[in-house]
Amino acid sequence: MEQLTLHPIPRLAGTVKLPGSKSISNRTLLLAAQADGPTLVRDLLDSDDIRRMLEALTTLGVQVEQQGDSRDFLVHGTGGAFAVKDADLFLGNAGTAFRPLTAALALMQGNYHLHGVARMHERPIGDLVDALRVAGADIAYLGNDGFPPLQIKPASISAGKVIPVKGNVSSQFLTALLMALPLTGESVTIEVVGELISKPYIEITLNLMARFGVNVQRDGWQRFNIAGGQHYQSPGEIHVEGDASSASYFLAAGALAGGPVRVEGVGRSSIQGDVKFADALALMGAEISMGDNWIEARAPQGGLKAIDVDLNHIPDAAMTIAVAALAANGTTTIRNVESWRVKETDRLAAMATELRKVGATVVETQDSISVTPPATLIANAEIDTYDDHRMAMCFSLVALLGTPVIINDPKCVAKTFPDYFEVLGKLAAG
Ligand SMILES: O=C(O)C1=C[C@@H](OP(=O)(O)O)[C@@H](O)[C@H](O)C1
Ligand SMILES: C=C(OP(=O)(O)O)C(=O)O
Repeated sequence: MEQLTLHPIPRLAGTVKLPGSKSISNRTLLLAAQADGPTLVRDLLDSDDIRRMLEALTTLGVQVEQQGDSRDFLVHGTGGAFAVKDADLFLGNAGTAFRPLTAALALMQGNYHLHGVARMHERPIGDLVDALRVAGADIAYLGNDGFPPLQIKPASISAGKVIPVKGNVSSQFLTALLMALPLTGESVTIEVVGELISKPYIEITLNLMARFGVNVQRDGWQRFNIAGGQHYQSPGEIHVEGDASSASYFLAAGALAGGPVRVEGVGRSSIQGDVKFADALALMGAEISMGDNWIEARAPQGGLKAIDVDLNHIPDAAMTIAVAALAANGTTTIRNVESWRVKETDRLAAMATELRKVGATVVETQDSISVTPPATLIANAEIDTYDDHRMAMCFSLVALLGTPVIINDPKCVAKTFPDYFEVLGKLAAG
């Protein structure tokens, strides 16, 4: 197994240009593929999750042309129907590819086999399949009930009714339905059953759908009405913002190791909920400033404060707070993050185990984690990353606390940020 030793980085300051947003990249590719006319997608993220979506769309007969060596891609819209009606799609561990493609393909009148890595086959999809079945979809589980792999078959779809979907396991199910159901051309209402988690991701979905010409009327977070007769239309060109979750590691770095660290590519005008990570960091005492397209963080005079917060709205960036908590003056508690248990790994268990390796006292409940830092961090802890990019990126912050740390299997960052450690290294070198 590959290991990366990170030496202490006592002071860090500088500017990072962020890679593109994963959530925006994969939504935009799928919407562009279903639109009338070509869309030039600019600054697409270059990472495993996006590659899975690009491969799937190409297999489905969508023409996608990279513009030279750039991250600009011309997607030739299909008007809503993919030409290929029989396909085997490997979707890795990309939730933003698997869930939306399941919904889109369930309406496509074809035979599609959707599968991923072993962990993807442990990540739930039953709530989405149940909702699609109400619309008439024919979807079979090939392994365990409620989980990928899936086999989709042609079916007579009638969306013109109320489609219920549970919202308490993943918001990606609602996102998938919202993006796919306009393809039926019928009026449809989606009703969220129970609590909806990760709400800001629905804002990203609605925002991008609107840019492609489909408007959704909503009543709070409970009912979403899509009027019939709407089609996705290319906006011509669309720019992918920087990734706000990726920004969290650098902003935390600024708050831990002096700063200022500035990230470019997200700011006040971002459509990503994870920009609210800056608020959580500010609550810990970090000095934050923000422009339309940048955010900057620096360490406070007297060190970081422990906080007790509900971070259901920023589940990905919340992990960064759990590690930043190692520098706080007491016990930090992160609440309402049960969804961590069904992501790339069981993130509550993984975070607790690895934080203890550096000496923290950790209390884990079904949906929360409390972290109390030790008087002195344990040097050279070997951090397991569980094939979870965020575990690797989060624990790099230990080096910013002046303590050497060893990251096992560092290449797992490829899911969303393949050159993360190079970018961090350059920033550290000044
Ligand atoms: O819709 C999206 O782009 C995402 C939604 C969130 O998932 P959940 O809704 O499952 O929390 C988030 O964790 C994931 O990384 C991306
Ligand atoms: C949960 C994540 O990914 P996915 O899109 O696969 O759900 C993540 O990137 O933290």
